[in-house]
Amino acid sequence: MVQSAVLGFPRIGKNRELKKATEAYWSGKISADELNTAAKNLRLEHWKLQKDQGVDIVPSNDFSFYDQIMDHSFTFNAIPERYLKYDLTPLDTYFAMGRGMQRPAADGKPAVDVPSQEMVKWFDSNYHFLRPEVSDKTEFKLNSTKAVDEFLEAKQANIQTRPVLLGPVTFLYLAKATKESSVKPIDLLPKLASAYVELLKKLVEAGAESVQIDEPILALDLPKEVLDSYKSTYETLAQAGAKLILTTYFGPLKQNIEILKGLPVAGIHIDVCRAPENLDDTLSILSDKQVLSVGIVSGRNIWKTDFQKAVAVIEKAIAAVGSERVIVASSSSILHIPHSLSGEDQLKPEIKRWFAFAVEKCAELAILTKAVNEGPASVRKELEANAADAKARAESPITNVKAVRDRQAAVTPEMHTRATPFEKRYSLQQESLKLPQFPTTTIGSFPQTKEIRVTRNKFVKGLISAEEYDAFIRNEITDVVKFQENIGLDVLVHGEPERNDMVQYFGEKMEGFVFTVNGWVQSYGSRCVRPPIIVGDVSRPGPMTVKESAFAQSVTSKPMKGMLTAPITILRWSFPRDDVEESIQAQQIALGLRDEVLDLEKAGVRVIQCDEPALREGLPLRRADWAQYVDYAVKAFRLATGGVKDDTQIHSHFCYSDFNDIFDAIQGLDADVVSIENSKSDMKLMSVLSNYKSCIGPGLFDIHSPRVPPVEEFKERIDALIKSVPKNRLWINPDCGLKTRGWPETTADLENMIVATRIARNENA
Ligand SMILES: CN1c2c(nc(N)[nH]c2=O)NC[C@@H]1CNc1ccc(C(=O)N[C@@H](CCC(=O)N[C@@H](CCC(=O)N[C@@H](CCC(=O)O)C(=O)O)C(=O)O)C(=O)O)cc1
Ligand SMILES: N[C@@H](CCS)C(=O)O
Ligand SMILES: [Zn+2]
Repeated sequence: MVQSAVLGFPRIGKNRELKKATEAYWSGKISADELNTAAKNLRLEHWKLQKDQGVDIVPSNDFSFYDQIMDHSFTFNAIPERYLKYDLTPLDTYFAMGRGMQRPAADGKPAVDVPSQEMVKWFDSNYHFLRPEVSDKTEFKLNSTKAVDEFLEAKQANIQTRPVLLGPVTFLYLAKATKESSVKPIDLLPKLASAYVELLKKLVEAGAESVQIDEPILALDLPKEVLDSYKSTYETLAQAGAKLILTTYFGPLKQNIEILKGLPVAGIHIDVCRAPENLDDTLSILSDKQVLSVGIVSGRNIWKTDFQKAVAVIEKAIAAVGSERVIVASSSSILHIPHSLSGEDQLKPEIKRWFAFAVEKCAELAILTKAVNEGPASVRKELEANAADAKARAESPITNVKAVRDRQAAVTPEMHTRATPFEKRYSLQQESLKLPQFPTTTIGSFPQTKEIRVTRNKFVKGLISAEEYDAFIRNEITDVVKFQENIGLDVLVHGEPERNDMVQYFGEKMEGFVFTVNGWVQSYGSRCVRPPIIVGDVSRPGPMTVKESAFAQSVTSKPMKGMLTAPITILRWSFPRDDVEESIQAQQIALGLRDEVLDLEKAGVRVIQCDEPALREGLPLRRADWAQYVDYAVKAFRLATGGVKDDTQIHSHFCYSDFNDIFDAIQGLDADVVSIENSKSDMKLMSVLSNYKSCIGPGLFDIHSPRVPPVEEFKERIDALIKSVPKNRLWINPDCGLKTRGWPETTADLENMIVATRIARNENA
């Protein structure tokens, strides 16, 4: 019999229970015991939920208090020394690794001041993980039995689960060595593999029938030494006697398939949503005992699975290896999609029927499995409904809007190019803006306080009028502008108080998107987003940000920066359509933004920032596919911004530090000023900065952490930057927006940043 499997379930909870409990713990409102109880309840609820939908193999150890990758650092004792010197509890040590910790000495306990680990994007998704960190001193050993404990917890509730582990090769490939250490992470594989064996043995003893071991890097172009390491590593793991299902996802295995041949694992999981060719490739190397797990229900999007096509793929696998050796699975963990569609009653029924969220994806897996086990007649009603939904979507008028397509057809190459080269237009901008050396600015958002969120919530629920809400927002903007004037920033922002999210906000203003009320997806730690869904051709019916930016400019004589989210970021942080090329969707969004940029300019806004932080994560996982992506991504940005006058200054912003891969694309955007995350990356940007030909503001402090760097630390960073960036091109700013921070640390951070800038100006005048 074919079995169904989920590779990982969203852990945040239908109503973000996990977010609420962890944040309550951090603010001292609940105890560690209460937090653990909340987590335990959620785990149980999620296991039961998946079982109730009919899933055969449900995962355990997919739960995490902060990040599942950091859980592995903790489990295998890859805990940098800086977190161990404060005698914190294990739970607080763990949270300090995730979010840093800064607290004064109190009650006989010493002061704590430690930054978090580096946070990076999980492949091409909007999920962030904490990059594992190893050094010459790292001693891998079993520091936690979380995976075993959670397996037993489920077992006690009579639920047999399949524990999920991140594979050791992926763990070390994604790891970095601490600055002062000479170790090459991948060289530590033999030592790490021994610790894995210890854990696997414990799982077998506890009764685990199989273990899912994730090696997603197999969807990347990998160096030979990494590929070669699989054989010996998995031979070591085999000593534990666990039945391992080696799990790959997010793309085609291509030539990496070779290393899977003969690997001592009980089964292989492949993603056939992203890469249908994985099926034939894997069948060609599968041994006659190994199980094939076919990832046919997408863990990355919210579209209903096409049952007819899916059944055909599963039948092909069954024909090749027999039904006892086939598992029907989600393509990847379904962490990346919202919990459930129930309660999304504001969605028009004719559109809602196109979607499946996590709970509905579980039901899809059960239906598909029944279809192949018991025959299509056993699920005829479901198959017919699925076909009818797909037909209705294909025929919907919103998927092809003539006015939008006509405008796209009229786009010319000139629309992508500014009239004058950077050098010349930047001096015109300087004449008009009159900015000092090392201009200071922020990235856009200021703290989204409880008061802002609650007021917006009242407005959304109709408890206050649009006039009251507008007045509240104007007040917030005025306060933020005055704050920036007082503190001495040079280019101001309005603070984005009117925005629930930098992508959702724009989606709500454009045609072609729909929204959820509770479709939360975890982004990092306790932070979530509600990605809008692109259902049809996109257009901008009217101004989206002009009212707020023009108002903000009217209350100050300093330059006000208009703030937009750029096309690729809107596209990638939404759920895009799967029936139209992403390049077409990006161009539609770009045309809407172009109108917005020109309207901002008309309203007297002379500096306009278009944030493109998702540009890097959008890079296809395989280099061979990069050029085509970069071409349309860069064109979309240039189409959005290319129509402005010479003295209108275009900024862009990127919150990642892997500048190398994307350097040419960022240069190609032809922005006048870019800000880029830098503070947590050991200033690794340095080597490339000197080659950048426009202005650049490498981030000076980490906005994900409440920790405030002292003035000297800021000054050291500025001094280091001056060595790489020409002095007339360096801007001073944080890593990213300040929306997640509170006012006290925001004030202290910016004060210290500005004091350090003034010292640097005096020294470099
Ligand atoms: C820059 N980043 C972003 C990414 N993706 C996005 N789509 N947006 C981003 O900004 N990816 C990369 C990074 C990730 N960073 C972040 C940073 C911050 C958050 C975040 O703060 N998320 C918030 C939710 C934001 C939101 O939608 N706010 C709404 C709803 C607020 C709310 O919870 N309201 C309550 C009622 C009020 C209350 O009692 O507080 C409710 O609905 O129950 C709004 O402001 O209107 C978070 O809290 O997680 C995410 C990614
Ligand atoms: N303007 C946005 C960019 C975040 S990437 C902000 O400041 O929050
Ligand atoms: Zn950012």
